[in-house]
Amino acid sequence: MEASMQGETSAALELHELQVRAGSRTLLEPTSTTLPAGKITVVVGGSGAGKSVVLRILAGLIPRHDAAIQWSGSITGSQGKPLRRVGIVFQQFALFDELSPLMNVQFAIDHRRDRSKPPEQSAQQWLDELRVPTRTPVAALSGGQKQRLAIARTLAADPEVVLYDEPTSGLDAASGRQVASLIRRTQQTHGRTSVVVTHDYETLLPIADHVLLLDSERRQLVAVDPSDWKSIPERMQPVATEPPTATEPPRLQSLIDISRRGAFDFLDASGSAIVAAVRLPWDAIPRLPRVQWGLRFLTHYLNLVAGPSAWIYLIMAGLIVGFAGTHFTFRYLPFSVYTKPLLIEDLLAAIGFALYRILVPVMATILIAARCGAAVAADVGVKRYGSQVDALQTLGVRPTAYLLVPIIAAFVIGTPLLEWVGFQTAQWISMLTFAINHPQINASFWQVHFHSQLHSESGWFATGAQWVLLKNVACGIGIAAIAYYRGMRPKQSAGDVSDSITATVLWTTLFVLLVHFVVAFLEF
Ligand SMILES: Nc1ncnc2c1ncn2[C@@H]1O[C@H](COP(=O)(O)OP(=O)(O)OP(=O)(O)O)[C@@H](O)[C@H]1O
Repeated sequence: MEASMQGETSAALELHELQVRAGSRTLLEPTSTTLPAGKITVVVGGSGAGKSVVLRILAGLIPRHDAAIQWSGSITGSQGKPLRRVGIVFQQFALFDELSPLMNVQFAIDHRRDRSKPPEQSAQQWLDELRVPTRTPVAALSGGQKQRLAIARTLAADPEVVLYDEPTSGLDAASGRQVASLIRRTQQTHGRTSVVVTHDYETLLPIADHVLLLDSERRQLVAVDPSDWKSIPERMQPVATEPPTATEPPRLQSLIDISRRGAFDFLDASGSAIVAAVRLPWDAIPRLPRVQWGLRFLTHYLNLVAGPSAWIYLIMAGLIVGFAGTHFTFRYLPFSVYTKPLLIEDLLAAIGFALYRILVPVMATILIAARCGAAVAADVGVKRYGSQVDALQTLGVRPTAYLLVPIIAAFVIGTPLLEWVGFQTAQWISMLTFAINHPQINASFWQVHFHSQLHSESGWFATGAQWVLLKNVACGIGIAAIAYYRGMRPKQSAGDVSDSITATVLWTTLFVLLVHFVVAFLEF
């Protein structure tokens, strides 16, 4: 009975001639081994032996021809059958901070391996079983509660295999033992094949059914018989770090080296921008696994792009440009006593045209590029650095579905909306400025002449409103794509996240200026 349940819910993990290299170093020579179904396998190894890399390969997070890590061979389920779902409990938990604990688990249930079958239990039952508070925000949970939530989320997605990445790291001995017995208990209750990758053998060997040692000398995964477990400490030698080759002390770098590196950085940035531009139409096809989750992510990004604080930016900017454009045009009109009666109608038309077609669109899109581009690059960068993007992938979701597509949609909706707010403010302050400076003239005079040229026909492409919309949408899509791809680049540190924000601000503002420059040639 137990065997048949395990046969349905879990699978063995079979490695066939798995070979792994990181740069010039071989971490694993071709190795074949089996991690038995429905059991706990503990994988131990010295620091730097390659445990985390192997774990990420098993989770399907490293493509075969990754730039930094290359691997060959194959990974299958029992008897060579393909694995459908490998779950992972990340060392840093990788929870979705913007969702409640209940929603984190519901997300996993809604994206479980086989949606034609009813879920094993409800989100509330998972949280009750693992003793996680339901309504406390994720950020306010304790470390232990976050880990239990991460386990609940992983199991709720119904994986055949569950990987645990250093589950006791940073814990004292007593808390480590509690985590070990939690892993044992959930494994017994749900019968999943479990793989625990750790250097904390003392705490985790007691729950192991099977032990593999990542032997850094032989570069093999070696099964260790229970009678030999006591020899594990001597066999877990830390790997000596290689001497640094990439970075030399700055004083040794010649000016030529620095400029060459700058040129490479520039080419790298522009090269990846071109790759991103080519991939964009494919990545942006809205293939949402669950529409309601797509809408939820859209709401999150709409709030980030066009929330109340963005309105304040655009209102302030509209006030400045609307006031300055109107007040100083009349103030510095030469011989105004004579010229103003002749020119006033045309001047109002010119002010309206300039604000509507050029000044507000340029100013609004630059502000949106800087503020909203940075906000989205930060959001995606943190998700990348905190492994939330990896978590999406192991839950069977392409990150483009719930990140790129909602981000583009948020910018396509948000950019024209914000620009409209900026223009409404600019025209209101223009009318007020004109009325205060010309109390003798009826307000409808400003109304008629300010709007007289806004929607004039211009050449082959429709009216002014459509040109404005075209610029807004083109800028919005470009800002969205740059912020997303910059945020998604691999991140090794918090510094990489901040670099991606800076690069996003630089590239999005440049892109926006380019769009206005190119469209101006067609428009006028
Ligand atoms: N993205 C990467 N690019 C290049 N080399 C990498 C990358 N990730 C890991 N490595 C290299 O692979 C080797 C193994 O790293 P890994 O993090 O898997 O070790 P580990 O066994 O998990 O060690 P620890 O227990 O100390 O975390 C290291 O030499 C590391 O420098």
